[in-house]
Amino acid sequence: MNAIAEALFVAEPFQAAGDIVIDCNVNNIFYGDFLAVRDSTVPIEKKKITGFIGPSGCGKSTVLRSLNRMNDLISAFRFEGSVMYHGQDIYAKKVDPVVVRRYIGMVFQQPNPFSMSIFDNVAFGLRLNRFKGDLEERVERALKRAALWKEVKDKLKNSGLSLSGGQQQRLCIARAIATEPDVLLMDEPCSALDPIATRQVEELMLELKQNYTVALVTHNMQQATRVADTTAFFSVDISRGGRTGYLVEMGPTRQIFEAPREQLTKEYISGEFS
Ligand SMILES: Nc1ncnc2c1ncn2[C@@H]1O[C@H](COP(=O)(O)OP(=O)(O)OP(=O)(O)O)[C@@H](O)[C@H]1O
Repeated sequence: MNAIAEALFVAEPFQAAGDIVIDCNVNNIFYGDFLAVRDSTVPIEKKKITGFIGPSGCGKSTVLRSLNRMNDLISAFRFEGSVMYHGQDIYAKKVDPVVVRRYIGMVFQQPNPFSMSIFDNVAFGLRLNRFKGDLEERVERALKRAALWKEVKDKLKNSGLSLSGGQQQRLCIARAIATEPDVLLMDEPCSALDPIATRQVEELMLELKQNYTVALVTHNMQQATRVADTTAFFSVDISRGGRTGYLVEMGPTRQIFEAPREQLTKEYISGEFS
């Protein structure tokens, strides 16, 4: 770590090799008076999977949800910094967060299909956006991309809630990609799934990155090594009397796991793996 970074107790900036789709610069993120995350620069590279790892409460979900203004729905939330999406700050006054979420979609921890048919679940966002094209074709394409088509093509009128947990999560992924977003934010998408469904969703993520840019929060270190191209490791700073998350280091996943630069990363990774 260089002297300035060390003095400020912030990570050295990660120099991504490829195109950056979202350039996230957090100065501070507050919930009311509570400083949840500080000083974290997290570039999200095009058509790659960027994994966010770190101990509970280090702000992984907070940073992820800041990337499409999902946290705006929390009144006490305050973001200081910038999130540049293709060069446009999504926190600029004139930007409509609903439009941001049209391009930067989200998949949550718990599969949350709507109480409606499988078809209508996938068509939901398209109808909301007054899509004028061939709805059936788009629903089929989304279900195929979500690796669910073969399992549901003969029961599209059945309720989305009738599917298994793993199928429900793939349905939610189909719903998220039906409107053809550019980026998918995934907040522990496998934590409610069994190992077989988890592997299916992981394989799906690897396929999705051919068309989408993905940012993934995961508690599962092995999952990060299996799917993430780049990994951002966050920790909690208790040195100033609070519990504030910050980025410790970010780099190619292999380097983070096999040759971390920071002692904290080393300790976390070896603790998790040993
Ligand atoms: N809506 C909220 N209101 C107040 N504080 C919050 C809110 N959401 C999160 N926090 C706090 O912000 C900090 C970061 O939380 P966050 O959920 O982002 O961490 P995380 O690293 O994703 O944790 P976990 O791995 O346990 O899900 C925590 O101290 C948490 O208690």
